[in-house]
Amino acid sequence: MQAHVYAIPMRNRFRGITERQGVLLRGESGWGEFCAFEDYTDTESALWLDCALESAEQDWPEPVRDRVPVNCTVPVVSPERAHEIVAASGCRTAKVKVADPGSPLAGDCARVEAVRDALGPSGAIRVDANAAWSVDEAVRAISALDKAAGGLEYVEQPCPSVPELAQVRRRVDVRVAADESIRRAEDPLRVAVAGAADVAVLKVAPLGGVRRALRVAEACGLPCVVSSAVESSVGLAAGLALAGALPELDFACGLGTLSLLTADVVDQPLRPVDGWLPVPRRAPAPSADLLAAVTANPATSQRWLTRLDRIRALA
Ligand SMILES: O=C(O)CCC(=O)C1=CC=C[C@@H](O)[C@@H]1C(=O)O
Ligand SMILES: [Mg+2]
Repeated sequence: MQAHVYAIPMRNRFRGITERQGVLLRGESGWGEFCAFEDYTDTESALWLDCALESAEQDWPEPVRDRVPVNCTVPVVSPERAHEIVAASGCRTAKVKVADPGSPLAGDCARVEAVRDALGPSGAIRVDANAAWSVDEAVRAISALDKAAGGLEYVEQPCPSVPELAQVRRRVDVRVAADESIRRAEDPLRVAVAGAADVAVLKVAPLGGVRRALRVAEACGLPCVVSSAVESSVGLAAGLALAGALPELDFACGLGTLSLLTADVVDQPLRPVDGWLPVPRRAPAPSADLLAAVTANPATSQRWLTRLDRIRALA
């Protein structure tokens, strides 16, 4: 199976990285993307590989819609930069990263206020704390951010565990979304987030592909949002296939993340238009010259291919 390792600089530091790396795989029926973050274990990363192989070797389930609404994603940037990102996105929903070690609550509130100013009163604002707070910190921060936002749509993973999400949910008037509690669970099919969260965030790669993620959606019994893992357009297509096949889709999806990357590998990048993205029937094929422009250096390529071989050997 053809494997191309890419390394694409990011516009801003996001999730602790400034360069997105991964492997594009060419299979029987097309292309897939394996790009498990490097803090994922080989066992967890095997699910990301399953997702890439599903994309490269099978058809995805039939979609029930041909386009999905997407939110724009605001990293830990200045209020001015946050305003620019949202105003340029054309999206009506914005997700703001908060609770980063380098960003005190006052800075998060200023960023959220700038996002509200850019969206206007009718837009939706959600925040993502990536499990950074204790229950008491979460209650205090969510109250401040809800005020700064003029109302939050939801807060994503305020605390690490499901019981803590449930405690926060009882003490705030903002919806709670579960993300890491689902995608890093021992068995995502058994995570009892109902009662602890109002929304389930699904990432197609860590959940093992479109078919398995659809089963997780059904098992968790909550409204779902599909969110990316900051893939190239090849991997984003799988997220869009999941969002396209969900029976219900009540919220904008976090699939507008190509703007976080300084380059892509396909001629028609999956960039939102007026806050919408199409549901593709298969992953777009990388173009040779764009792939050449982002090919990783030999050491990085070797590291990813060795990782891939280790994970394949687990199967
Ligand atoms: O949901 C979005 O708007 C974009 C994707 C996104 O926020 C994330 C992608 C990958 C890892 C995380 O840092 C983060 C998340 O937790 O949802
Ligand atoms: Mg999240």
